[in-house]
Amino acid sequence: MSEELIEKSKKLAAFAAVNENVLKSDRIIGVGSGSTVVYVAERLGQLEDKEKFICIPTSFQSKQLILDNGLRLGNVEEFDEIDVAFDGADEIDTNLNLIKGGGAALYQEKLVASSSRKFIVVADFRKQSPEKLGHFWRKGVPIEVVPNSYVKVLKDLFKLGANSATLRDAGKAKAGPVVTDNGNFIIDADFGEIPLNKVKELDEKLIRLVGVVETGFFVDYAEKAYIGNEDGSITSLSVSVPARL
Ligand SMILES: O=C(CO)[C@H](O)[C@H](O)COP(=O)(O)O
Repeated sequence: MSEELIEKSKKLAAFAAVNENVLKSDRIIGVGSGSTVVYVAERLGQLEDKEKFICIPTSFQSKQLILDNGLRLGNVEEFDEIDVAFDGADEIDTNLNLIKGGGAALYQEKLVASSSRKFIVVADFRKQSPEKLGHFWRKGVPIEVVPNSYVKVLKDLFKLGANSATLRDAGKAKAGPVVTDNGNFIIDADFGEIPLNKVKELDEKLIRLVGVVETGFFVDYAEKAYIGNEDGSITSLSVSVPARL
């Protein structure tokens, strides 16, 4: 699978999502994080009337994307009613439930998604599960935790049935764990393939653990997903989700 093909499919999905979902009346736009959203920001930056938009970031990276594309930067404290938000995903199930947080930005991404009237997912073909979450994405569900809770939360996760749970390491760039934009840690917890009707239940158990700030499960957020395919086509999927605003 060539990198070029993957990039092409990300761009296809992102451009189509922006073209079809930014309405004339929209003013406040949420901008997600990751490598697919780079193309969302690029397309937003090409719009003739881009000065009218205020873009709400979901991470440091997303803030840079907004500025680099000549878009106006806002914040979610001032603009807590977002017309439409675009974001990537690590995996998408057939109900459009998502695993997110591969880039450690899940908390702010969820804050923006939950403040948005419409939440649109953009992804390449590798992210679409044939059915359940945990099919292709085997790294585990990212969970943001307060730093001094991580030992306790790791134990709790095994009690809840995790096959594995590990504190995400920063790798070569820094000795020690990944530190999120909020100063927290990330645990990746693998629960195997999660049946469609069990995602919400598991998410509710995780969020109740003391120390957990947010989980990377996005249940009932996305109403549309644009997936760029290998052959240059786009799959667009829709579901109805409860109104948030
Ligand atoms: O949740 C995320 C960051 O926390 C990203 O949206 C997710 O990891 C997808 O990223 P990419 O578009 O690079 O595949």
